[in-house]
Amino acid sequence: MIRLLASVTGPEEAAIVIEGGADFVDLKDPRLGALGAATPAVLDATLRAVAGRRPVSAVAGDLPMEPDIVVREVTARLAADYVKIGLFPASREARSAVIEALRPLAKRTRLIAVFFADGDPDFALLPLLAEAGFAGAMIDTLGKSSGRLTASLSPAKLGEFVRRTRELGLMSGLAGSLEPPDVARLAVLKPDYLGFRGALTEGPRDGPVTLAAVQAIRALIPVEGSAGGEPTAVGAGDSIFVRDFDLALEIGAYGHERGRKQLVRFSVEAEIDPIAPDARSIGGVYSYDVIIDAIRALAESGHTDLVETLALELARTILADARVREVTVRVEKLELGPRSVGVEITRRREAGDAPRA
Ligand SMILES: O=C[C@H](O)COP(=O)(O)O
Repeated sequence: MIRLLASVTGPEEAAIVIEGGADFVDLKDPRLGALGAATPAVLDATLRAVAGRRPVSAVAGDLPMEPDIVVREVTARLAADYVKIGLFPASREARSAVIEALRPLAKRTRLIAVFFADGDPDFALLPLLAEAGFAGAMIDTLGKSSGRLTASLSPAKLGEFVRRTRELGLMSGLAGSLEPPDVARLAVLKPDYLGFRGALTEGPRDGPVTLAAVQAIRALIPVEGSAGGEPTAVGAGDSIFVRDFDLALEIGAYGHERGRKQLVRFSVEAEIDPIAPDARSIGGVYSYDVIIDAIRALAESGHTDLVETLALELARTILADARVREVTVRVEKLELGPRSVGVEITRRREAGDAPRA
């Protein structure tokens, strides 16, 4: 299940996000930066107001990577259920020293390390976090006006982060100026939670959180079972497509095709459950963005010998969404002499087939 983490400034906003369906109340002062910290007094007031109805996380602040300072700020917030600590730009040694210094505190509350997509994230530190007793790791963005999470890290890289954290037994979260259309694209990666602030406020990120905005985001996050339900079997489906998407990637079984990239064209046409007559927002539809992300992820996955392998893998990924009934995938190599050579396959979910979890 993907949970919703909502960043709030104190007790009043905590009440709003709980009413709107947030799973985690995340306390911060957005005026002070990406991980601007609320004071311990505001944390106490928020904990009292939330009264155990939701876990409360507190951020430690936009801090230099100096162990004494970070330990002091985390210690001041140990009453929270989780404390989020940013791994700000610094050398691997400096960040490792901070993680090491937090080891004793990891026994006293749950610590979450925050990597910044636009702040030199060093994912080689993930095993150290697990070993030091951290509860989880998430990715956020540092520059809140310099683009969304996916502007700095591709969905394929984010998916790799989620996989790696899960393997290490860490909870995983994704955040960073996320907007409503990002939800479906990131939900495919199955992080433990998605985090929001800017999308929940009226106006700028440090403006007030609104109930309507929280509810709108809540409605977009798939609930348990909805992505894994049976496809609707009645009536003709609608169609969604991505045509002639050209990407350079490593492909080919011959020696001369190794160690270099060549242009490959992808076209996908999928039969989906009929689009609801009242569909007005991204939450109600299966987005072509999800198909584009799947193609990009394939292109980033390293050398593949056969176009057939790419086509099968893409068809499998697209059919993993319960709303897709059938998919036709065409993969063409564009640099081998004829205008194009390739394959086209069609795969359909058999009645009763559950989509992959
Ligand atoms: O922890 C999550 C952050 O508060 C996300 O904030 P943002 O959506 O404004 O980038």
